[in-house]
Amino acid sequence: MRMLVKVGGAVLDEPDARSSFARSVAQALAAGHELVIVHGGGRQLGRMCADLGLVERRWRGLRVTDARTAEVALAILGGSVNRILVRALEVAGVSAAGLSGADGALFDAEPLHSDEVDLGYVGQVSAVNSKLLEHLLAGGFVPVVATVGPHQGSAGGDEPFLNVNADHAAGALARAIDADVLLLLTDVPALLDGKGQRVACATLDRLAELDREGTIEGGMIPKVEGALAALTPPSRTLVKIAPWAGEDAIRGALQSSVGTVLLSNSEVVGRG
Ligand SMILES: Nc1ncnc2c1ncn2[C@@H]1O[C@H](COP(=O)(O)OP(=O)(O)O)[C@@H](O)[C@H]1O
Ligand SMILES: CC(=O)N[C@@H](CCC(=O)OP(=O)(O)O)C(=O)O
Repeated sequence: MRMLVKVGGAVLDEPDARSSFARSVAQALAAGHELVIVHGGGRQLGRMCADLGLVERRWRGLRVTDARTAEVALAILGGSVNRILVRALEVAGVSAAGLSGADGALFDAEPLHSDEVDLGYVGQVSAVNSKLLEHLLAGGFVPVVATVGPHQGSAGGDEPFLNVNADHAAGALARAIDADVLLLLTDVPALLDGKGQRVACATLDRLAELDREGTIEGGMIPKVEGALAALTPPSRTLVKIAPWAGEDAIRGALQSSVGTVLLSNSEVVGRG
């Protein structure tokens, strides 16, 4: 099975959790799955920005990114967070290769606009070229993707890289590589409804309903938006929002009893 696994910065910030994640990847490979990893790093980026005196501002879960923050995002997400994760994977016996949007022209980004705030250098994936990913997968490497991407409109290549939310990028990449499963590992047991109960399974309609009710907030917003990008028909990808659960995270998430399964309506009709 071809799987895209997105892991957030909070998990990667703890050395023990990072090693457990790396072992869960090794376990999934041993079970015969093909994996692409997309990582976040919001916590690490936030820490560095605070050290530099840059004030954090969020809009619907997205970091408002000025030019200086975009520079720091490139260094932290594309640099330290990515390399440290690749190293942890290698230690766990996984051959891994770190990439940003620029590597092999993996993805271009375009500025994401909001009517309410100027998001600055926040991007969304505008084009994917999966050639290098496919080469790496065929060669037995796990691609590890940092979600900083070249600005599509930058003719001379000298505009700052755009800061793409990792959940958004995971959705776009899952679609581009036609993943069987998009796994969004996070720090909550699942998508929760207005009463704090786990939503075991949701269709696009149910997601729209939860959104209208204002149940989806903060960091869950880009996750659901990333899921929608992967699910919008025609798509055969199954999306699962599942809890970070140590070494068993990936195996556990593939079992239907944890997390939230998200399906496009047509799939539900197909299964009915
Ligand atoms: N309806 C919801 N269900 C679950 N979590 C939600 C919901 N609405 C908002 N959240 C928040 O979203 C957070 C997950 O987003 P985030 O912390 O950015 O995750 P990650 O670091 O894995 O990308 C949860 O910790 C929770 O506080
Ligand atoms: C635009 C935007 O919000 N970018 C994110 C990119 C990192 C990320 O998504 O990290 P987590 O998955 O750990 O939250 C940020 O700057 O925090």
